[in-house]
Amino acid sequence: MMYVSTRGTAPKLTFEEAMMTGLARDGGLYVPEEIPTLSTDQIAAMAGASYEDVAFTVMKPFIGETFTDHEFRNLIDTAYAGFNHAARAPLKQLDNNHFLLELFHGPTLAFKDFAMQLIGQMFQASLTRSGNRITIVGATSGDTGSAAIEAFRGLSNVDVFILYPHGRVSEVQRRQMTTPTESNVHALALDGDFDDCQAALKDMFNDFDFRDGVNLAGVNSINWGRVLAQVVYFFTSAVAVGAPLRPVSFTVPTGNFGDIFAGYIAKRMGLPVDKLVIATNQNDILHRTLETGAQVKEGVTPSISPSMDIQVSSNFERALFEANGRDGATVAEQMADLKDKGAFTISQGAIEMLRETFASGRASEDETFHAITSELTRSGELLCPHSAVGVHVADAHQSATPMITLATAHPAKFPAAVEKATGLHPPLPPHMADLYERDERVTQVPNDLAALQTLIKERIKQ
Ligand SMILES: Cc1ncc(COP(=O)(O)O)c(C=O)c1O
Ligand SMILES: N[C@@H](CCOP(=O)(O)O)C(=O)O
Repeated sequence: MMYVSTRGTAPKLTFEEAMMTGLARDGGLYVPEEIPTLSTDQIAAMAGASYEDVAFTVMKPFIGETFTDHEFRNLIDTAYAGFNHAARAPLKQLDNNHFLLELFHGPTLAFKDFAMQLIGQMFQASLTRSGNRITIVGATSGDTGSAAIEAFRGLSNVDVFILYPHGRVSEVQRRQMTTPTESNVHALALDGDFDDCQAALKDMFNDFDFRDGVNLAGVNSINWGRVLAQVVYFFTSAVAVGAPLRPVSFTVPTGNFGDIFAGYIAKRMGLPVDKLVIATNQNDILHRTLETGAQVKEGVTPSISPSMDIQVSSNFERALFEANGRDGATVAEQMADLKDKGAFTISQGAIEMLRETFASGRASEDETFHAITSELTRSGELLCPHSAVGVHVADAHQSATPMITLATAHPAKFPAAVEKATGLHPPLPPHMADLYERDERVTQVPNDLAALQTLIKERIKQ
């Protein structure tokens, strides 16, 4: 299995090379040259299997010769051993035909742990073989950063720098990133929004002297390995409500489009998915894109679901690549227009293809608060604001097909919003109970590429 860039001109890579490379050298994102499919019998056999069994079946066709079956199975088992729920991704019934997929039972209480814990294992196995040392730089609106730090803290052959938007993540998210004491962890509070953090990260990848000089690696969903690991729970949950015998729809709280793109891959692999519903907060660029056929960037407005405060949605590029018939030149033009003019248009054929697969909706701040309050009454489930955006949008897309909404974070990561909506203060789990007493260590940085690169180079010399 080889991987190709969405912009068409970077070299083809193996799974391991694509995983360790991050952004393609033409600025694009790596995707598999072909998307493997699973048979109906293989999907049916997932009923009653463990999460780890399903993970192996789903991911194995993508990894080529990178790991033997035995190695890969061990990496999967180790990755999920620290999860706080035997099912890893349990499914709760909210009402008759609406289910909630709880993805927050990992160590940092967000869905990012599913991929990041596995990527941590795969990176370590690869680095042990090669003897290389790498510098990970990650951009986060709150959850990727803490999950990455958790997966890579204390490793002697990895430095991990996390750029987060100063003042725009929740206090719990910030403390998760600023309180680890390991010297290979560097939390950087950038003077800007998440889009600025992600743009700086991509600029670092596109500066080949810097990239090669520090041996830059990426653990954002730029990295195909991140998307791949997230495909698994679409299978486990769909099978639990009747797939492959009956179709299922998903609503996915969306920002950088990685999670919902994983759902799209599951569909292409043969999972009977009816609709994939994009749920956005007031930063609704993706909802507007689907409605109008043009992507027009506006400023980011801070919300109570801060992890989705994103306008430049990185993985939408992967969807565009598919919608444009895998024409990398068109994608490269559209991405250049987005960067230079703040907008691009999608052809009629491509937007029709996107609308066949995806639906969309948005939740205002009031609707998000209301969803938290009313879900507590309806099912007793305490939602985080991101999951509440999902539930609000899903309720408007109900049909005879079962709907699964992804609950992407634990409510205890966003106690202020949850308490305002319900009067309840969700407690942190025992392993994080003293989070507020731990000392913080963070460097405030300007939104200036050269200054960031200098800081990173100096830190890794120490
Ligand atoms: C809690 C939470 N929900 C939803 C999202 C959106 O996910 P994606 O960026 O994959 O669309 C994020 C950020 O990625 C998140 O942290
Ligand atoms: N919401 C994310 C933003 C980064 O997304 P990623 O999936 O590309 O890592 C976050 O919480 O950091």
